[in-house]
Amino acid sequence: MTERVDPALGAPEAVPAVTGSLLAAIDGPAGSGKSSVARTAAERLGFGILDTGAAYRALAWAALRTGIDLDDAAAVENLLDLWHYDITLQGTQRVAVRVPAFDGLPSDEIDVTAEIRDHSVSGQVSRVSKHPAVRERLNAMFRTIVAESGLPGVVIEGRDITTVVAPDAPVRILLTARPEVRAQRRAAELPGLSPEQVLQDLIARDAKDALVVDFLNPAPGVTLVDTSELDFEQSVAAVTDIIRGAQAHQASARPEEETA
Ligand SMILES: Nc1ncnc2c1ncn2[C@@H]1O[C@H](COP(=O)(O)OP(=O)(O)O)[C@@H](O)[C@H]1O
Ligand SMILES: Nc1ccn([C@@H]2O[C@H](COP(=O)(O)OP(=O)(O)O)[C@@H](O)[C@H]2O)c(=O)n1
Repeated sequence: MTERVDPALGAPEAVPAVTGSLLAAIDGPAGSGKSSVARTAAERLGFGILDTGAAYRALAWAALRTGIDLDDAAAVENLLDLWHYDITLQGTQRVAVRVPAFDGLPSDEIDVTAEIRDHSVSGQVSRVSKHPAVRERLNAMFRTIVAESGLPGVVIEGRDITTVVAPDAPVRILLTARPEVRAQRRAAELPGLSPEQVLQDLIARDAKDALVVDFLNPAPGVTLVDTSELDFEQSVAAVTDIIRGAQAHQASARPEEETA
């Protein structure tokens, strides 16, 4: 399912209520398994998955492509007024953006699914995600995507989902692992880079991101899942079990609510 969202729309208070749908919020540092573990858990539960980092990455990609200064909050906000963003919530992930026409190039929609994972984007994305006004705009967009998904449940993953985007979600998980473990896993995906280089990049990005939001310590009520000693399947099972527990709780609470 593909959602086209105009980030200019959808202030939090304008977002329709998500009824009968379960929201599972997952945060964590780079390489902790948010995308892969959360995606597999969502698939097994028949839920959608919203990868919020993809929007920050796509925004950085669009800013680099149009040549604006990523450190200039007003310029990045202006880009948000003009771009269109698409992301799939189910099936193979597809991320696409349409940026304004510039330098004689047309404003076609461009599939950026692979490009936004590139080292060149990863190294720049913190420059757009540091702007509070940009975060507010993207957060409103995330809430709208979830509210309009029409799915029985959505897993939404990022850095500030458990604390800012969906602090009232019935499931809130902080997924983590030791930096060396995370770097090892990430390095296996990036054959061109050594684990040492990946560890350095990962620590540098976490440090920049942590200036804006705390995704290393669980907020009150958030369940910590440390996957350092867990394999992939065990990590998925840990997350799936927590969500199934909340589903069962929600189902048992519903008849009471209806008769209240
Ligand atoms: N518990 C685990 N055991 C082994 N590999 C894992 C585990 N969790 C994640 N991975 C692998 O680590 C890599 C990074 O995970 P990813 O989901 O991209 O992290 P994030 O989205 O948090 O940056 C992926 O290749 C993923 O398959
Ligand atoms: N909710 C979020 C998600 C991502 N981000 C930013 O987006 C970048 C990319 O996020 P990501 O989740 O794709 O990164 P990985 O953890 O997958 O490497 C992060 O380094 C943050 O700068 C954020 O600020 N808030």
